[in-house]
Amino acid sequence: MHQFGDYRTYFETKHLKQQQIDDEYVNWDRDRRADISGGDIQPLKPIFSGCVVHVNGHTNPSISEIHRLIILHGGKFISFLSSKGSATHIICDRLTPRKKIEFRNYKVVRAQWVVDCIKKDTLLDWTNYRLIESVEYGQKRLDIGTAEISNEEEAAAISSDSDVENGFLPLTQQKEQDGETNGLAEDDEEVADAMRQVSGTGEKTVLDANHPDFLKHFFANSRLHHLSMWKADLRLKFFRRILKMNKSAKPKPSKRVGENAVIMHIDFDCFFATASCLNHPKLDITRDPIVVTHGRNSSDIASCNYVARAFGVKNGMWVSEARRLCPNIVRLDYDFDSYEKYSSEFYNYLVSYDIFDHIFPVSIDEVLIDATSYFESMEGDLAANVAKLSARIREDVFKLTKCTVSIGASHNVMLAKLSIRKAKPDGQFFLHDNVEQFLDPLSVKDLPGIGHSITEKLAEEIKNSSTSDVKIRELKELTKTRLMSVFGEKTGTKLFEYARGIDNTSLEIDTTDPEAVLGRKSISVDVNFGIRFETIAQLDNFLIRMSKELYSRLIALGICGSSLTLKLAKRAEGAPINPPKFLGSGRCEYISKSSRLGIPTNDWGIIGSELKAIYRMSNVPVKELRGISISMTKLKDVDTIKSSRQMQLPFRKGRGMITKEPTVTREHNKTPAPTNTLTKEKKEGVTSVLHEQFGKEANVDWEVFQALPWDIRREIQRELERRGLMVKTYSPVKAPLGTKSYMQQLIPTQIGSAPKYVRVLETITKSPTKSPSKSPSKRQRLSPIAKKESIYEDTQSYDSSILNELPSSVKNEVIKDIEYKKKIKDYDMTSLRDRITRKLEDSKAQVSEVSSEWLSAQSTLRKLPVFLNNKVTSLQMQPLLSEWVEMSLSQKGPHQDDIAVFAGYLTKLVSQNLNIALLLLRSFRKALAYHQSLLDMNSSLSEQDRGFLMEGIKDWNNNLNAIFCPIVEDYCVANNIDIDL
Ligand SMILES: Nc1ccn([C@H]2C[C@H](O)[C@@H](COP(=O)(O)OP(=O)(O)OP(=O)(O)O)O2)c(=O)n1
Ligand SMILES: [Mg+2]
Ligand SMILES: [Mg+2]
Repeated sequence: MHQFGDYRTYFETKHLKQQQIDDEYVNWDRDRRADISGGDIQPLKPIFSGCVVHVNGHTNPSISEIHRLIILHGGKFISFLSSKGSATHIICDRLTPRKKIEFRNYKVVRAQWVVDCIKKDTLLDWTNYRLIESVEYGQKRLDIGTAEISNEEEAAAISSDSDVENGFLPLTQQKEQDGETNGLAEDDEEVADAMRQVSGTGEKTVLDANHPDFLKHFFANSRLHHLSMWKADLRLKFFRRILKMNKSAKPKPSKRVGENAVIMHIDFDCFFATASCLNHPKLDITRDPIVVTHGRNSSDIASCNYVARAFGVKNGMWVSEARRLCPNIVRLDYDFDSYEKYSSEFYNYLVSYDIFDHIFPVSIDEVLIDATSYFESMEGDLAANVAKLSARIREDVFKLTKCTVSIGASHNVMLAKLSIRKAKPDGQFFLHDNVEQFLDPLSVKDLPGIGHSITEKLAEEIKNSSTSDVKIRELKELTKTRLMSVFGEKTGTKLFEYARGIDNTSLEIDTTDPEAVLGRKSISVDVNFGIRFETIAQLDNFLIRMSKELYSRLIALGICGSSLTLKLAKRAEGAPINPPKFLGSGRCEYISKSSRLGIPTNDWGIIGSELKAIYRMSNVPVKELRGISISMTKLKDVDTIKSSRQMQLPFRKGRGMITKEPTVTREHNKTPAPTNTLTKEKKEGVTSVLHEQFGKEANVDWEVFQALPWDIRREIQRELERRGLMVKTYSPVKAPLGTKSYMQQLIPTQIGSAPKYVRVLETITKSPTKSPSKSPSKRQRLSPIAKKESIYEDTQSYDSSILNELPSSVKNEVIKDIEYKKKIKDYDMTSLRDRITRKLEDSKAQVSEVSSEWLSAQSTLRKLPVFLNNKVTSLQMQPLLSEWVEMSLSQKGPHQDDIAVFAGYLTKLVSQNLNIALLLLRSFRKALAYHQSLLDMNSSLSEQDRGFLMEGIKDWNNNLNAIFCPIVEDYCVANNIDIDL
């Protein structure tokens, strides 16, 4: 058993050894450069002097390259963080929740910092490259909380980024804009009504957030939830159809503006009211005053028909107010199924009407259409043609749905949106000449997207009063410069242009951008009712349930996100503990905090852990919570992520297989293509380059291929097939009986750092620049300075024929380099390593068994398979735990997905069976101690190898202490249980 003291001594010795190796390398490098330049060298500037650098995770450049750069420029490199403060900087490109907690007191900086410092030959301010934002480094934890709490403004900003853009405001937000501040609450009363359950005693009880079924009921009854889910859903379905259509159809003309353009805005008249009314044959939408609401009095009206509007009733008004204005008003219920049905029929009709340049779905009941080409191709009077098509569409939609739509048409989106107001209800209007006369008498607030705050500011600007209405005629008197100075560049320009009837909004959609496709920047789960917690464990449970809800929405939409925001509504100071609306949110303050996850995910385990971590920084007592909203931003399409991940494979080292095309073009210009030109293409559009390459033959030297051991050949063949590169001349490679795997003899320095076939593929890939007269580019590729590869990396990728062509001085230099690398690389193959390798291979097979629920975007070979199998009992888990630890050591510790899965598992387990949870944690400790002693006893391990494996153990210990133990501890604290972990 190893005490902590030993561990520490171990690290100290380790650091010293590392230091010696590094010093040796620096000296060697100096000598080498002196040799080349004939003795006269400029010493490298010690820009990193005083910096002690540690690298965590995959970085670009790689860890070993950073290591080299740092030590050559006067800094120190440490492989382990033995104690706090042992490193001055942590270089890290991806911040996982775990790392965020672990490194919160460090200067965590992106790898690019190192590169840029060297480029500029000076120590640049690290804060411009920081990864953990807005944390006061070096401060105590308490301060972090206050530093990160933002104000209500930020909270409002979050809620506004989803729906507002398309003019589809949830009613609550509309009211807030109208100056009615009712906080986060939406339809408290309605939801509460619906969630009142009859308990066994015959009494009505309301489900609160602690009930396991709370979310299910809450969302089943929330109108806003339906609306927002729906909108996302419909758009997605619709966009996917458009995408399909676009693939087969002729290219669509891009952006149309100006006189010739014809944009049509089509919108259902009082959509919900009309659709709901169709379920009631006795009612007539053109005769009876009708509203659609959820509750009775204090519910707002989702839609009212035009008969009701004649009495002064409006969408968004309270039912009680509507009843006062129109005592005979008829209240109807929502009928989401019908709405969805009519809406899809409407969309399908438009899509199948294959004449439009662009169709842009705005909301469930409206679209914008660019019909420019269609009208351009028509003979005769434009106005008559527009009128004809409009009438036709209205007639067809009515036949299909029995609902009326109105159509406004004009030369741009803004004018089309204004025109439809003239058309409603059940009409059409084409605004094409006399635009100025049309616009001048309108109020600025009539302009689409111009809200109260802008009009008020404008009134102050023009009339020095905040109440009077400003007409567009008056707006035109303000110069563009003045508008821009008052409203900022974007809004100022927009106002200036709108006043003159100009709008350059395009209806073209980037179908590969999920934000454009979804029409929103975030996917969120908001709960503003029933939030009452006593303990942190209850809240944790609820956060996990919310994460699962978010997860299911993300899955349904096929997207992932890499930024997470937790918004908390906290009972405002002085507000009653129980607001008038039972279990409502009452008057609240808002606190919101975002966190970057580093990579896109939809995994609820990761989301849940992150939310818990964010909450713990918020300083809001659980008892004060009245509303919780979680949202995911920086959205990405799962399919796009998957394909780009696969496609990036050949580019790992800028020496991929796809080198033919660029070379060909270059030859034309008589310039040899440097092998790393791919890096540029990677940035500019890997996907398209790769698409072109699919189906072509792989650029593989088949002679070398044939000489390879069978298992490598098989793997390469599979990989080529997977990439769609033809290998049909070769029958599938099979294992000869009784043959030992070559992989057991050849193991890359860092197992798991890159798929081994990538390495081997690179070795056998023909070099495109074999011409003998181009030695400078060869040198560039071979020299360890110019080459962006590490000193520890494989030497096999050198092509010996190129080596032989080099002038002897350069050749010697290269050979020296290779030998040095070999010296560092050569180590004994130990039995432990062998076992780990085999485990790694086995784990590949098991990955396919992992339930798809867990397959988040970043899932790799390193998925933890065993814990997901329900058949495994907790006691059987102990040896499996040990195995998991062992398996993950070769990857420097557990994969973050696995941690999230295990954390989720532990959270569940802890409330079901605390003893087993404790047993598991203790088994973890034992397993770690066991593996550490194995490492210590194994004298045949090379220092580098040992260091590598020790880093894995370290990572495990960190996870145990920072994530797993707190889950159990929190539960115990919340439940007053005394434990000793
Ligand atoms: N904040 C909102 C906005 C809209 N809706 C629903 C009810 C509407 O019937 C439907 C369409 O919204 P519209 O703004 O198009 O309103 P209507 O179709 O009801 O009326 P109009 O004839 O003015 O388009 O969406 C809602 O419930 N809450
Ligand atoms: Mg409508
Ligand atoms: Mg509408």
